[in-house]
Order: sequence, then C-alpha cells, then structure tokens
Amino acid sequence: MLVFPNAKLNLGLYVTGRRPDGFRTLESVFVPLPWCDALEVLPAAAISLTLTGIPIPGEPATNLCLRAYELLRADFALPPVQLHLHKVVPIGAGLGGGSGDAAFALRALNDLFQLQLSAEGLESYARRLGADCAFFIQNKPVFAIEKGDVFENINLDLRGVACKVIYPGLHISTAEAYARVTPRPLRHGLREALGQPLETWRHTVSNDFEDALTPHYPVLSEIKAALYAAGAAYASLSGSGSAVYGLFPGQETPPNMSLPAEYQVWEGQL
Ligand SMILES: C[C@](O)(CO)[C@H](O)COP(=O)(O)OP(=O)(O)OC[C@H]1O[C@@H](n2ccc(N)nc2=O)[C@H](O)[C@@H]1O
Ligand SMILES: Nc1ncnc2c1ncn2[C@@H]1O[C@H](COP(=O)(O)OP(=O)(O)OP(=O)(O)O)[C@@H](O)[C@H]1O
Repeated sequence: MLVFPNAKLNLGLYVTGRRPDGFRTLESVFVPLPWCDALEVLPAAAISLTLTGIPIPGEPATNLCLRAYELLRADFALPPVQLHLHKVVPIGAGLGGGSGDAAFALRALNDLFQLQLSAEGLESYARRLGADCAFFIQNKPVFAIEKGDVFENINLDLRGVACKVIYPGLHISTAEAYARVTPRPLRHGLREALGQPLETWRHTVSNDFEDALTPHYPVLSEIKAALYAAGAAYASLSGSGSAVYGLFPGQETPPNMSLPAEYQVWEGQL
C-alpha cells in the first residue's frame, strides 16, 4: 500500500497555559498542506524500514513510522511489514512532517490488516505518538485545543487561495520553541477572526511563536516581510517554525520571488 503523508499549516496559534504534565495548551486552526512524503507499507517476512530523500536526524529505529507500527502491534497480531519512507517535507519546520508520517502509517496498517479501528480509535493511538499526530487522521481543517490534539469543527473555505511556503533550512526543535514562549490567557477569538475576510487576518490573527523566535532567528521576519512585499494578503510562521507561509487569495499561483538557492519552497493551491 502506497500513501502520501501531507504536511499542515497553522492559521493562528496561541499558547494559553501549561498543563500538569508539562505540555502547553493551545488554540490554533490546522489545515492540510499538500506538500507530501511517500510511504509504502507491505506485508513482509521481517520488519524493516528503508529511507530515501531528506536525511532524518536520529536512529531509524526511533522513526515515527516504526513507532506507529510497534504501537499497533502491542494490541493486534500484526504480521511483519516492510516500510519505505521517501522524505520530502522539511524537518523541524512547523509543518508536522513526522507527525503526518506516523498518522498515515497508522491509517495504512488499519486498512491493510482490516483492524476495523474507527477514526476516534486511530486518533487515540496517534495522540500517544505526538501532539500533532491526531490531526492527520481525519486530515481536514479543524479548530484545535488542549495539546493541539482535541478538535472542534470549523467552516473555512480556502478554495482558490494560492499559498507559498518557504523553509529557510533552519531546524527549530519543537521543545526549544515551546521553552521560549510564555503562555498567556486568550486575548481574542481566533474562530471569529478567521470568519472575517482573509485580508483582515493580517491585523487580527497571529502566532505566539513568532514573537518568541524572531529575536533569535531574524530570518523569519525577513521572509515574512518578503511575502508581504510580494503581495501576500496574509503571512505567518507555521507552528513552531521555521517555515513561513504566505496566502494569495484569487491567484492561480503565487508570484515568483528571488530567494537563496538553499531555501526549500512549496507553492500551490491549499
Ligand atoms: C507547534 C505545533 O506544531 C503546533 O501545531 C505542535 O504543538 C507540536 O506538536 P508535536 O511536534 O507533535 O509535539 P510533540 O512531539 O508531541 O512534543 C514535542 C515537545 O514540544 C512540547 N509541547 C508540544 C505540544 C504541546 N501542546 N505542548 C508542548 O509543550 C513539549 O516540550 C514536547 O516534549
Ligand atoms: N518520519 C519522520 N519524519 C521526520 N522526523 C522524524 C520522523 N520520525 C522521527 N522523527 C524525529 O522527529 C524530529 C522532528 O520533529 P520536529 O517536531 O522537530 O519536526 P517536524 O516533525 O518537522 O514537525 P513540527 O516542527 O511541526 O513538529 C526529527 O529530528 C527526528 O528525530
């Protein structure tokens, strides 16, 4: 079975408090971003994982795809599988790349071996692999609360919105990014702000990681300014960075921008 784990973007992100387990509570809207890895899952004589594409830091044994397999194998009589991951989505980018791989591995194993797990069942396994993972089970725009793993519906029509995502090659660890943010109780309504025309979001929708990280990584505000200069109606850091995106409503494709060759860029319709 071949699947294509996509990435995500955060529209607004507010870190609102700290939980007894040390994790932060947040409010954010998650939307799927069709920048994809490729993951193949096949029944095999022995368990294996092969990797191509962008190098992934850390031991392959700790790869989230294998961790997803081990999690299900603890509860179901799963046969061995061979996994192949072709990594495309930048790592440490705030795009949830690893989380998407884990969730798509859970979904593929559920389908391949007919485990009959519901979306809610898969979400509970996904939560155990990372805060972002559960989003990728249903993989549709949601209003996220708690650790970013509890969801409410949101009506958001992003058809016809072109998007450019720029990754400056800077790996920001999620834990480091959270350590730099001071949680604050919610100041205003994200849901209401996103219900207004996209052109107003620039003044009403923000990401708490941006203020916390920009003094340490000025390149983030430079990219955001370049996106606005290129005509974006809204630009923001995604998640804990370092990817920054711009939205260009009513355009087939975003405008060309002259960027350093080492930057990775995705563009298309959301
Ligand atoms: C920044 C976001 O991408 C926004 O969508 C996510 O909150 C990050 O989620 P994630 O990468 O799946 O994070 P995890 O792998 O679960 O956690 C990594 C580390 O980030 C911190 N962390 C993460 C999520 C959260 N709600 N509070 C936290 O404090 C913790 O220090 C944790 O040890
Ligand atoms: N399949 C995978 N893809 C990417 N990273 C993985 C994967 N499996 C395990 N990891 C580990 O997770 C770390 C990346 O996590 P990190 O949270 O920083 O970034 P991310 O997954 O790109 O997304 P986000 O920044 O949104 O959380 C890597 O350094 C790597 O050690």
